Amino acid sequence: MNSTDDTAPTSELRGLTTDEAARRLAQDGPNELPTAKPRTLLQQAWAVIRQPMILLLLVAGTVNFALAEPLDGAILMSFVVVVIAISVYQEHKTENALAALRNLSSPRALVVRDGRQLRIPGREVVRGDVVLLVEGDRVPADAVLAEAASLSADESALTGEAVPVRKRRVEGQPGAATMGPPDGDATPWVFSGTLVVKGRGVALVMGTGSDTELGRIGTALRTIEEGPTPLQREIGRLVRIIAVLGLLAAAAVAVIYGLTRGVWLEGVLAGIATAMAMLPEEFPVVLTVFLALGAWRMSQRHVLTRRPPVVETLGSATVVCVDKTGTLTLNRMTVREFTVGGRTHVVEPGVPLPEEFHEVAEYAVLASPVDPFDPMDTAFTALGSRALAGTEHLHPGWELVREYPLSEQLLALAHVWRSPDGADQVVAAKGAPEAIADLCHFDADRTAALRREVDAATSAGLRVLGVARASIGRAEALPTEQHEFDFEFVGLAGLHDPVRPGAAEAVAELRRAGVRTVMITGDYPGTAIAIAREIGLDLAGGVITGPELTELRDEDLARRIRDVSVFARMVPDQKLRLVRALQSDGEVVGMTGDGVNDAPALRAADIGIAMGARGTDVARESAALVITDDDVSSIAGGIRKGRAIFENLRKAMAYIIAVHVPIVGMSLIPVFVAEWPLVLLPALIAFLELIIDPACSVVFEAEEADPGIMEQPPRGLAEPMFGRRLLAIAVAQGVSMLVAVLAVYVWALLGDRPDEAVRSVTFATLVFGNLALILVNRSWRLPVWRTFRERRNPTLKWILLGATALLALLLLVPAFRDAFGLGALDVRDWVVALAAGVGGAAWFEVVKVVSRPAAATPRGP
Ligand SMILES: Nc1ncnc2c1ncn2[C@@H]1O[C@H](COP(=O)(O)OP(=O)(O)OP(=O)(O)O)[C@@H](O)[C@H]1O
Repeated sequence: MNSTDDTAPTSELRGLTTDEAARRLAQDGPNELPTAKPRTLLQQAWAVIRQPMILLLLVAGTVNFALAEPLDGAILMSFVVVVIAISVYQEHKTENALAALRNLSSPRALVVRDGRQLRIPGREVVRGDVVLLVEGDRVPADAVLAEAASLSADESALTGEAVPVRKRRVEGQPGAATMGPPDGDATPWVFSGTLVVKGRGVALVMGTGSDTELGRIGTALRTIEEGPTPLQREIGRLVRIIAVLGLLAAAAVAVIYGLTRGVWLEGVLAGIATAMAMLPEEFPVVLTVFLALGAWRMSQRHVLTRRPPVVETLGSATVVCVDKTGTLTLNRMTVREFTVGGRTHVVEPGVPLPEEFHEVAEYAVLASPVDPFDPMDTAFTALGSRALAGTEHLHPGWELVREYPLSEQLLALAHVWRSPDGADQVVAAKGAPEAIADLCHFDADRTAALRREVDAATSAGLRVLGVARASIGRAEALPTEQHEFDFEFVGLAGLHDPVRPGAAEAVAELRRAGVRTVMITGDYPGTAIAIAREIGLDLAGGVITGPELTELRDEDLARRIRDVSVFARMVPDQKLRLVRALQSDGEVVGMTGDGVNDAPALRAADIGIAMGARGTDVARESAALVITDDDVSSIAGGIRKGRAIFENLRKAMAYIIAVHVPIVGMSLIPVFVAEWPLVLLPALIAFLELIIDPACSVVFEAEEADPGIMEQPPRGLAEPMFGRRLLAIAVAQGVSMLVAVLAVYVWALLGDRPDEAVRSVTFATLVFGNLALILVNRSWRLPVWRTFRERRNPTLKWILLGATALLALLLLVPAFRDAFGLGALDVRDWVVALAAGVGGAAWFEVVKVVSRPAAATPRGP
């Protein structure tokens, strides 16, 4: 903070110590507003009890009591308890994952602790903290401004007034100041939840959490938007259709049973069993759990999802537009070379800077802040203190009188300095070479010569800046614009910014996945091309620069944008136009951004991606994704994970459909033949429906991504989750399983076994078939034996063991057998059940092998 337009040095603002901050945090509590109270256990349980499945269980239990079957009634009622426990646990897990995400994506604050700048979560800010505010920040707490440079804030969150208000620094000691109300122009207070739209400042925190204006109003800012996603809508529709069919079938079963066998209460029970078998309550549960856990898994890999639907959209991305600096490169600049008067000096460690290059280094340093933040400025000050040490070219005693900031119209900035003894004030400017040439009023020849020098330097990927100087009398008034100084060209500086390790691989991986990477940069075209070449971007279509884009008509842009992958000298406002042009060409666009001006493009993109490490709060709030390490590889990783989550969801859904067919079949078919015993009494259905298959669905959540997942083209945005192929395979698997189970049932009937034994062996076949369906559906490409060898899935063995153990418990312990209406099995029965269960699914293994070559292309799990 060196500008003096309305600031004063405040060396006393050294911030709190870490210990003191921790003490205050413990005393005052975290800096957040009390959000809606979490639901109590009772409320959660009540929400579960109202679900149709539980109502069915309760009715079935009551009917059993009416039939004087208290044991059956008690079993059904105990299922209610089990289901509530499972649901509450699942909700808890989902909530935790979402809360962790909210916490990670909440605004950060830059504070001074122990005399050093530190970025911390907004909720850890305490009273007495010194906060640094820059354009794009959300103010983390109510605070008094100790410094303010052209600062204005949007306080509409508090006042409803959309016009930003100016801010000034407080008179006297900030520590002695008190807060005032959030209205009026040029006040020295900033308020929690408001937005810095311009300038920067240093503020002393006066109040946090509910002790802020925002807290008093009591409105928490929304951080994560919610609403049904396209997938939720699709599944909701499916669930409604199946539910209606289920209820019709249930009514039909009850009536037919009652008419054919004359026992109406039993008929009601059979109807309830059918309804329970058909109610598709797992679909929404699986969807919620998969998306929430998926978002949490992505956060482990530096990808935060701020909006749940984005997990679905990710797999459909066809173009990602990324910023060059910091995303494709490391944003770690070092000065590589200087060019003065046609001669170039390559800067090397240990080699002294020749005298003739001292001036360009001197002015580059003077055109950088004393405490630089920008990596470019840091590179110059670092070089200056090394190469100019001991010369008369460093000026620690000079006073900075005025800063002229960089703007979209002029990519150059200037600093005006006053020395204690000098007669004139010194002006130093640096910026884009064209801008500096403009400031120095170059004619066409000199501009062309400069361009040649710049081209030579940028061809190696260097970022090239021009440096200029001017002077102005001490008594003269400073002009309002940089143009009015009489600038003289000093030289060029070339900065090196290494390409991120892994950037080229990420671009290649995206290309294989059918996703084109487009580079957008504010840098010079030459630099952009060199970096594009290094990371393997497609250069066949050439480069479009910002000024060219302004001239281009929409139709021409739409045509050229298909092959142009490098956009140079772009200003943030132009990103929106690119997003629109790509979208009108049918692309699904991911767009990165970090600044305030990027917000509209981030919102317009199908996937707005904010850069978490250097991005502003505004960018983060406008984005659907936040990449916490700013790395392009994480974007590729996010797309890979998004696809994997979608594939796993499909596998889980296919499995759920498949497994319901035999359950529904076995609860229906015996009803039609009066002599046949019912197999799936309500308690057994509850056992299968409520414990086994939800647990099994979880296996798919933990399934690893298919290695070929990034070799396939993006999934169309409109492509439904339940495509025809998925439905066909799922139904075919279900029907074949039903045939196997039915075969065992008929075999047992023909053997003149007691009803209980028939039920047992049929039920065992169903459970084994269920497990077989999980195994074959883990991959629609790899045979089962390879999935075991090539995939790790920690939950799988617990499910296999758990389901088998439960089955053994039911069938081997006489008390359980009696309770569930089951009979004893001999070894032959077990073998038959196992063989039929496995056999009912095994054909799909053959399909995998036979359709091998074709299986590389279709987009099934
Ligand atoms: N601190 C600075 N000093 C001098 N010139 C600057 C400074 N910052 C930016 N510029 C000039 O403005 C140009 C555009 O900068 P801008 O910040 O838009 O690009 P960037 O965001 O750094 O790069 P990218 O768009 O690749 O992420 C730079 O190429 C440079 O010429």
